[in-house]
Amino acid sequence: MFTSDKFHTSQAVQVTESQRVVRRASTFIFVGSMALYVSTLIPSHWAQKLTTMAIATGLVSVSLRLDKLEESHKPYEAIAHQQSAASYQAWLNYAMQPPKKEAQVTQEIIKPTPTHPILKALYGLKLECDFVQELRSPSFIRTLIKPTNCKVSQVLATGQELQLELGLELPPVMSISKGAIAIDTPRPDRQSAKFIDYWQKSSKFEAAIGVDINNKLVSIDLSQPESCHVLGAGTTGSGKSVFLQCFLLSLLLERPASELGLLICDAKRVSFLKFKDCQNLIAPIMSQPDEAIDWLEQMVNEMEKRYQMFERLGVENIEGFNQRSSEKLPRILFLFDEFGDLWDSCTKVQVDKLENLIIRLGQKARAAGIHLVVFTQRPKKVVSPRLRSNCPARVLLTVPDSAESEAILGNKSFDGSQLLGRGDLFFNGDRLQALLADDSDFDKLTRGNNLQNPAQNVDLDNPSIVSTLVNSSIVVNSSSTLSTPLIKILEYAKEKDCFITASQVKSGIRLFRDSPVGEIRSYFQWLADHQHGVVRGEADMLEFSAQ
Ligand SMILES: Nc1ncnc2c1ncn2[C@@H]1O[C@H](COP(=O)(O)OP(=O)(O)OP(=O)(O)O)[C@@H](O)[C@H]1O
Repeated sequence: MFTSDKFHTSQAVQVTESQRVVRRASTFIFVGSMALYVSTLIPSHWAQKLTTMAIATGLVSVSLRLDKLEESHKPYEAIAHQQSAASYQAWLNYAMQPPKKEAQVTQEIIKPTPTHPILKALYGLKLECDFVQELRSPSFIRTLIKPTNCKVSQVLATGQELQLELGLELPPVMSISKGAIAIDTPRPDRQSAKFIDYWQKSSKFEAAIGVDINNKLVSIDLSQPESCHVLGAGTTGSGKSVFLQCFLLSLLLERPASELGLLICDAKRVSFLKFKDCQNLIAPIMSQPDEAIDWLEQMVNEMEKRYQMFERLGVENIEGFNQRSSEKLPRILFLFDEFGDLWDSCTKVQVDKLENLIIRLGQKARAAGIHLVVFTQRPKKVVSPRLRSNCPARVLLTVPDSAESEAILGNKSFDGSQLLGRGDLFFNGDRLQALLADDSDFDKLTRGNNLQNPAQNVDLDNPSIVSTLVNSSIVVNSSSTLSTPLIKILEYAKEKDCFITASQVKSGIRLFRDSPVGEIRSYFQWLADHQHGVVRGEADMLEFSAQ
């Protein structure tokens, strides 16, 4: 049975149709009667025929339509009996409206606007993402998100919009990390990573690089092929000098010269003053091309000499040699800071020499325990593909543009111009904060160990102490400048007003152990000539007293 609110759309259509039929029927009847009346006025035989035909057609149509109307009205008559007039009228009003399309039954899920500033900024760009995690490094905050209604590439392309929306000085650094998009924004409360909080003594030759997003110190082991030589770049203010100081400090602390010797070439001259008294230093800090080339040549000779020693003992590398032999060879680290400046002050011949010697060491010196660290402000100019391919560990601090980054990394994987400076760096696909060692850290950490002036504790009657303090297998030729350790010992002699014999030097200092007495004499003579003391005696009875 029908009820007023259950009437079907098709029935509503029938009612509108019936009304239309009634309207048309009355029109036809009116037109028919008019035509009949006109036909009585017109005498034409044809006009009468035509009019009669029209009337007949109209009347047939009317009767057909009325039949149809009668049929279609049947159910509504029944309804009319059953329903009250009011509800029928209500339904009729509804039914008279033009038929509507079926309403779509999709349920719209309305998400609230995200509150996280990054998600909100992306939402404003119609990119919806889910929050995954937030991590904090000392210098930046890493927000991990996952796109829900958009592609990863769309989010990665929003650097400048995010910079604008978040009011940042630089576009945020974006990458893929842990199956999510990582967006790094600077910490408003930037912290430094204090050297003393992270450094730990290691038996390996580990050098500190920086602190990662999980607050862990990342270091490299110089004995490993993938990190035996280091290439790095950083413009002024990037924190390059601080980085290199901490790098050295982490290697040298509590490590005697018998384990690690150090050579530093700093074209700027002032960045490594804290190390000038370090007993690991094999030669005074150099700054000139001829000094650097001279020492590079000596390192190449040392490397060749060591390979001969390895061959004799049937070992492959320094680790094997030190295990088998009673004589231990120290590793040697040769550090170049401001390599570009050094390069600029070289003649054409010196440039070729410098590059060839460095590449030769880069290719072969790892097994011999000789390591290179080469840093520059402008890598594009001085880092050739050959040099780069021989320095497997790459450290990128802030550089002016992507071309400088590419010169260090060898690819476009990261643009160092996005970094924040002050020790924010890129290493091995990761973003790290370099350590910061201040003067008090240096004092605290170096108290009683190898950065103190060794001459104060030298007892020249005890050759083993001298040997421990100045233990190096480097043979210095007489044209070289005097080594810092020897000067220290002579200063000690001066302080104590005592004589040092050539044999004491020979037995105590490996540096001179292979040297003929005549050569030692030439060092003594050099000191005397420079008014550091007097030389007495002959041959192995040679004595020197500091003035
Ligand atoms: N790891 C760090 N943590 C905190 N602050 C740092 C760090 N490294 C550098 N800085 C800050 O940045 C300043 C510049 O650092 P640094 O002298 O190492 O720069 P640089 O790259 O060597 O530049 P320049 O060649 O002009 O000396 C430092 O004085 C220090 O205030």
